[in-house]
Amino acid sequence: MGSVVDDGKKEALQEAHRSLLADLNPTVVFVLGGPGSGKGTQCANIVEHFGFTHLSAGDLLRAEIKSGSENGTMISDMIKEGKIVPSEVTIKLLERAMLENGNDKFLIDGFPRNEENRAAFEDVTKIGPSFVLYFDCSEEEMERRLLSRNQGREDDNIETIRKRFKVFQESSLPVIEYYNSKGKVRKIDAGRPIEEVYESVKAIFAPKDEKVNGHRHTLMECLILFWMKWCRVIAAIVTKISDPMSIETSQINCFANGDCFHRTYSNAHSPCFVGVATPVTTYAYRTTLSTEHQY
Ligand SMILES: Nc1ncnc2c1ncn2[C@@H]1O[C@H](COP(=O)(O)OP(=O)(O)OP(=O)(O)O)[C@@H](O)[C@H]1O
Ligand SMILES: O=c1ccn([C@@H]2O[C@H](COP(=O)(O)O)[C@@H](O)[C@H]2O)c(=O)[nH]1
Repeated sequence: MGSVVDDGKKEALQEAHRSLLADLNPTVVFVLGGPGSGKGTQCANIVEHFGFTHLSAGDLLRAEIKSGSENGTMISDMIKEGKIVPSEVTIKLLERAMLENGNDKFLIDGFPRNEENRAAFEDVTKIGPSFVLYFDCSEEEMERRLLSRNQGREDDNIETIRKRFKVFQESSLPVIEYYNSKGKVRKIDAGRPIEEVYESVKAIFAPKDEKVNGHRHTLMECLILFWMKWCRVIAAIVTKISDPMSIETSQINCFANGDCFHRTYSNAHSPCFVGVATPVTTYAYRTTLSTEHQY
């Protein structure tokens, strides 16, 4: 046990860390879902393609046990029983990991696991998640995956797995419901093969700027084509005035049905677009992502 002075120093240091983290104001995405739903697997993909740092609360707790920390035995006992480690312990590990890492974009996997975790994290760190990625998977499928995971985890046995499912249902789902009421949950059907699940995940993380720029770029191309058509028509009219027999009908048709303009736009944005009628053509714009992403 430390002296009062040591405890005072530790608290001051902790406060300094918190203030640094608050200044960093990182982007945080909570990755939630039942045990074995594939959170860790998909986080690895997101890290590779979207520059996030993956922090698994479970991994941090397991590392804490290995480090010989004074909390090691308590954490180990909780994990064996599938119980939730006190918020204070997990939050300190998460804060430390965020500060040590230096990135400003984090996937926090497997936390918050209950309402108390959630409230304490937001209260202490002043950080709220940008959104919650929720992997929805049947217990049957999760059980199958956990029993064949083969990573030597002490809690991947049928008895503890059942306890973990119960804790997820009773304590973790309310957290997802809380964030859903705030419109922050992006739900993924995680019962599919890994690659298919990642396709849905990718659609959520694809930078919005890229999509917007993509639209602008295509629109720009269309406008250029549009004006090129106009130039051709004007040239055709001028030609017709000076020499009435020389005009080719294709010069007019190509412009009149707005073929290129329409084709460029709708090819780039099908299948999900709305059409806006204009005098010359149809102008298409892609709208929202699939409804799968609504909770
Ligand atoms: N979509 C999938 N289809 C089949 N197997 C999968 C899929 N996703 C992950 N797995 C496998 O299932 C096991 C559990 O996956 P993973 O460790 O990613 O789950 P998790 O949600 O992080 O679990 P935990 O919460 O227990 O840490 C792993 O062996 C992984 O390879
Ligand atoms: O925030 C957390 C995260 C995890 N735990 C405990 O660890 C095990 C394993 O977690 P995984 O996410 O499956 O790696 C979990 O069952 C809890 O006992 C925790 O208490 N708090």
